[in-house]
Amino acid sequence: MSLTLRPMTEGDWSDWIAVDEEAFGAPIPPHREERFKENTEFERSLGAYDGDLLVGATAVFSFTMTVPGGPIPVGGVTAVGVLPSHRRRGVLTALMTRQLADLHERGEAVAALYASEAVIYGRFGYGRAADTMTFDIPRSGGAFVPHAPADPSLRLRIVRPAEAREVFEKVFDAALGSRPGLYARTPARWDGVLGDHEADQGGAGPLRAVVAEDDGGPRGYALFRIKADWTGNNLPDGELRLKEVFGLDPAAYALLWRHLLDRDLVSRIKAWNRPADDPLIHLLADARQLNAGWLDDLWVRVVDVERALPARRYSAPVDVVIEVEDAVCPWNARRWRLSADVSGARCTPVDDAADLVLPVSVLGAAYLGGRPLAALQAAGVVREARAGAVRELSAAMAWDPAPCAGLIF
Ligand SMILES: CC(=O)SCCNC(=O)CCNC(=O)[C@H](O)C(C)(C)COP(=O)(O)OP(=O)(O)OC[C@H]1O[C@@H](n2cnc3c(N)ncnc32)[C@H](O)[C@@H]1OP(=O)(O)O
Repeated sequence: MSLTLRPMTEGDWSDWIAVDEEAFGAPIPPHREERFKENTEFERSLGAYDGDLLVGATAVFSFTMTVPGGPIPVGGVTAVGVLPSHRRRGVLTALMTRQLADLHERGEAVAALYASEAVIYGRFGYGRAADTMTFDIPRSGGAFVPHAPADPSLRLRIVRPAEAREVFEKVFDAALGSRPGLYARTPARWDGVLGDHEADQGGAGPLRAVVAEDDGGPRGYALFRIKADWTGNNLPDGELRLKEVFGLDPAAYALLWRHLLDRDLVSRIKAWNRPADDPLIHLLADARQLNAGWLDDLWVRVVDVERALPARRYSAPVDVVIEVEDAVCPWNARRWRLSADVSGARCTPVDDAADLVLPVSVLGAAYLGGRPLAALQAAGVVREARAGAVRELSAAMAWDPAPCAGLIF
């Protein structure tokens, strides 16, 4: 097989969809296909052709994503698929290698993705940068700690999601800079968040929304669905499925969760994509009731070490020489001196002796501030050449709050 790689055009759309449907083994409902097309930047897509046949594809969304210290441009890698007839013959490897070179040439220092399977992307230098929790809370377990915040000026308002979009946008935009991993939403992306076709509902009825506000305006919102049900004994057995909740302050956040945990006729509250440090963990009187599960959220690839490391802020001063191993992006594979304090950072190529040695995937894992390098050292993935260097870099790269994109792209 001899492969040719090129960006796809609108004319390739039906072939692209056919490859993705075959690769994922599932039809893409027409309204999702339309949304995907609206979000697609064709010039940032990449198709792999065996002769005239499209056998693999991927694309990049141009995101503005929050990293420690503020927003930066990030390439959001998506829609990776290889025809089952052509799998395990290097098609993905060719696509990833070319895509990373394109990102580098474009000057985008960082890429991020959601992985369908966690084993796929480490070999291409992506590191598991953010974790996400799933919660499955019985309504009976929703009691709060006695000192949970309450603000009498706050009130709740039930709204129709389609009519309150501006409210959600206002709250989301105010929350955007607060958590690494969150990315700015275009109108087309909001269409997706608020999409309410039957296929979006998953059998759980229409999207519902509640806003927390005071006389000054909105301070938070929650989007969710309720799958109403009854037991054989005619007892209420509904399930509330949370899509997202944002509170701009602790009292608004607590009030929204009080509402979610206390809807009549609901016996369980299920939430996905929650950050690993979700304040709910500390609001519940009995956090065992979360029945929490732990998954990978964003995978991050440092495409260009020299640009990426100074693009974020650091929690503590650090001055270390890092030897980066990177077989896929050879421009990164060398020693770099990172000198940073809380006001800014510099990263310069050096020939000095290394203080620590790590694969580029580790830099990606630590980039958003949620993966302690010290833990990766304990796992044997980071090698320390100067005593204390890992602890210094680990403390500098750590960031609060924990990263989480929360919305799969
Ligand atoms: C960001 C996103 O879009 S996530 C979505 C990813 N896509 C999917 O999950 C759709 C279904 N799967 C597929 O389309 C394909 O199997 C892909 C894209 C995952 C892999 O494509 P391939 O062309 O088969 O990958 P390629 O042949 O380049 O494999 C490279 C290496 O990765 C390994 N690999 C690739 N996919 C997997 C996997 N799912 N599980 C385990 N190993 C894998 C291969 O074994 C190979 O290892 P080797 O170098 O030791 O031989």
